[in-house]
Amino acid sequence: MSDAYLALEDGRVVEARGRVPGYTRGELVFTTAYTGYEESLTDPSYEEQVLTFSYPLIGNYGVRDERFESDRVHPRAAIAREFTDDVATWLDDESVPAIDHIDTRELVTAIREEGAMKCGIAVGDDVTPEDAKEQLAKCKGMSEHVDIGAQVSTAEPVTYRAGGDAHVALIDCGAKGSIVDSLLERDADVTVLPYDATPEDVAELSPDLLFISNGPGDPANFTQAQSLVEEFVGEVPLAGICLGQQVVARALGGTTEKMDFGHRGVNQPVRDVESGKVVMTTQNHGYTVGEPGDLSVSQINVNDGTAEGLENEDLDVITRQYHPEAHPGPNDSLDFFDDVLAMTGATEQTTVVSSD
Ligand SMILES: NC(=O)CC[C@H](N)C(=O)O
Repeated sequence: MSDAYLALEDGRVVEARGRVPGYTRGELVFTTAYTGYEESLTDPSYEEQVLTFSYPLIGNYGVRDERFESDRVHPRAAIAREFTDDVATWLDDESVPAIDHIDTRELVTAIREEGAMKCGIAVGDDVTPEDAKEQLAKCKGMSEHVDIGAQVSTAEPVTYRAGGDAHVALIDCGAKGSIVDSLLERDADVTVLPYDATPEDVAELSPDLLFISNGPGDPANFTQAQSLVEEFVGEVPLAGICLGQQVVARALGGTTEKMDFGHRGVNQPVRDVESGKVVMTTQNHGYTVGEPGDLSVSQINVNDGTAEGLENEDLDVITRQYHPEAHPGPNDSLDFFDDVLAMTGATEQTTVVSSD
């Protein structure tokens, strides 16, 4: 245990208990997820962010690597009311600063009222509030991380074979492992390609589906993925999740905008426009689609009306702003993967009720 200070963009410096030492900075966000800390902390979409858990006790069922969504922890730091020793040890092994014994209700209220903000963190035996402020001064805004894709993407293509009829080219903008698993479980072969794959790289695979993954930062910075959508739309069916939806929308004449504090949690209600059915979804995003361009909005967020699903039947495009692959969160929208693979024309996919 050591001293810890958190300096906020609004000028406040908050004292905390240090659990893992270090100096860092990032965009301060919160998740309301009450389970799934192993999955959230390994979700590449949290790159360059500092993740605050609003649920007060994080770590009460241990840390198991089979739950990880990638091979490392992505937030630059983690904040909770109380971390168990298991989680603190894991974060220490990963050299990710962590602080607790802090009023997370007050922190979450500040983020809700003032928006996601820059912060600086200093944790160690002799750290001072000035150390945290120094980190804050060096903190970049999310959009300034122009090459954030390089920090999270595979460097080389990797193919996973399930032996089915469909072959998916998944553009890895920071993909969660559960997206690959959800496709493999439905007998699709998956080739994971780097975030900056060229049209030639994709064409070489002759894929049955081009899938743009989730990922961190501002979708405007994923220009190469956007060009792929522009290149292949109408020729190859297209799907996208989270950042993938944003990139697809931008490529098809739509716009994206930064939200005040975003959606991060496992109980965001989403209504399907046609059926009226509402499902609970997992979310983790700070940007949203404004104008949908050539797409129509098929699903909306019940709380704030933002676009949760986009489609264009003629062009064979379906996207989701939330995470149908769950992990963490509910499995209620796994049928997204059946709908997506149905676009490939491959033999009927088996419906998988749960991926556990
Ligand atoms: N999970 C994601 O793909 C997040 C998308 C994007 N980085 C956002 O914050 O909106």
